[in-house]
Amino acid sequence: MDMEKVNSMDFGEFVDVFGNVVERCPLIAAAVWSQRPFSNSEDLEKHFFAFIDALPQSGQEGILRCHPDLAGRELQQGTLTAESRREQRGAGLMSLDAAERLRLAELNAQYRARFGFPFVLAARLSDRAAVPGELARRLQRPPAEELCTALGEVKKIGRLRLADLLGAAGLAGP
Ligand SMILES: NC(=O)NC1=NC(=O)NC1=O
Repeated sequence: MDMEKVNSMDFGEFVDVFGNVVERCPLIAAAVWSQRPFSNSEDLEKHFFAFIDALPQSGQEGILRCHPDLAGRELQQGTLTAESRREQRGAGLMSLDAAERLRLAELNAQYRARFGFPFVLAARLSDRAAVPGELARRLQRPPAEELCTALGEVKKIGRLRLADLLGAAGLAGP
């Protein structure tokens, strides 16, 4: 992994490239930049995750609240970030019928009412058939456990986005 280029980025470049590794949380990339140089992609990823883990619960819940619902209003309105649009489209969430969309909207509303943050799932590791069942299952979980599970999904999304960025931007080594 050609981390030399990553380690040579100034603050602005780094946040431009990595600012949406965690959905709509460029602050995390801004903080991680100061941890350079990174020895490899795993080291870079570790610093993103360590920042999330070190946050107080209010901050961790804040990260979750920055995520657009799956197949929600933002998808309908076309205001998703490029990454999120790709992920949701890849999971087939752009081709739901009205009944599927309504079902997800109801489950998302129940989930948000119970936990105070949106249901977050790494859409690239799931698909339209699995999402409602997974949402219904996690809806029953204890709040403390569900916070950990949701943050785990944020990390899965971040890991996949980092892999895209390091691979696509010609930063991938042999
Ligand atoms: N609420 C969510 O889970 N949102 C998302 N998951 C993804 O993988 N991309 C999203 O936008």
